Amino acid sequence: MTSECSPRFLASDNTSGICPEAMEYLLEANRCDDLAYGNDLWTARAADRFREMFDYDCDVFFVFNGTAANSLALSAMGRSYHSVICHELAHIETDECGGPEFFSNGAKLLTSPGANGKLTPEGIEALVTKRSDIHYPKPKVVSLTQATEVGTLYSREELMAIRAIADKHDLRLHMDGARFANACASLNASPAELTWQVGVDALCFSGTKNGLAFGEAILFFNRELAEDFSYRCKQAGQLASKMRFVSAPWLGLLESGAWLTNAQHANEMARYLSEGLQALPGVSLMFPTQANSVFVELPPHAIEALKAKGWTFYTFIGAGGARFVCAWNTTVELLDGLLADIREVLER
Ligand SMILES: Cc1ncc(COP(=O)(O)O)c(C=O)c1O
Ligand SMILES: C[C@H](O)[C@H](N)C(=O)O
Repeated sequence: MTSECSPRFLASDNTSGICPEAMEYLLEANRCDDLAYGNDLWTARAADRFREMFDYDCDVFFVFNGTAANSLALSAMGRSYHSVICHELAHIETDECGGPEFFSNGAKLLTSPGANGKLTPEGIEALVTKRSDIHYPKPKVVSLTQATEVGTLYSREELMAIRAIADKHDLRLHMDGARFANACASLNASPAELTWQVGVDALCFSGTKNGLAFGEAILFFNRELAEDFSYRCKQAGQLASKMRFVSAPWLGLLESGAWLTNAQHANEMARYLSEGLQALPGVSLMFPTQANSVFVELPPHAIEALKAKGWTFYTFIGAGGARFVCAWNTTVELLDGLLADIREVLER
């Protein structure tokens, strides 16, 4: 059964398909049987490749999706009576349906404001020093998202300043790397420069948004936090019996370099869209376009008209507005069609 593709998906990089490099490795992993539950050779190779890529002997785990990755990683970084400091727009706060709190058996998220979706050292310290009594859930983890939920980036300097505050207050540092590849691409920084070298203890690295069907890698640079973590995954239903079908596509991304080129392309498409939108009368960006998503305010009639034309995009992310997300397979033709339709509906 083949149906015509609806070419108008810009709601999320989650709507893209599997990139060729990942598909090639998936099919290769399907050629022969292999051991289950992560004991296969593909999983071992993928984990080693991550250690080579990050230039660090980190622990590596694979789970199905980002909510599981964040929730389980955070549950390993603090105890139920602790709190996790995150930005008020953080995905773990807004879009994980209480997963982090559930899997940590009650750790509380303490949210902090910050321009452009980013935590600040001052905002973190304000929450840490707000109270010290026994009734306050003791801050133990800082969770930041790189690239952020509103498509902005933390510089290395900003990450190091957050690490300094974390050191001052004995806090651990979690990075939601749903779009980590986009951050590396945009900042022209190595994975090491944006993680362990700036004191990140654990990274949740999304493959789903980078060209996989599913599959997130959890990297523990602070290996003490990874003790018994595989049991957490199993208990949460996140230990894939046919793990090779998660890890082999990941290996395809890493060995081919597509993890980076996919992100570079997505970022380039977002820049193209961003420039095109800013050229339209009365259209302004809500946030600087630094990764693969573009946020603009559009009048309600325009949003309705665009959706009636078949365009899909979210209006509930971050501080509202319309979010357009570019992926590894986004094309200029698609974006030109969107820009033409936006121009047309705005002129109505
Ligand atoms: C910033 C961020 N973190 C985490 C996730 C969680 O991913 P999932 O939807 O796979 O649970 C997403 C979803 O796309 C996301 O945008
Ligand atoms: C919004 C949804 O949760 C998903 N994280 C996305 O960015 O598309």
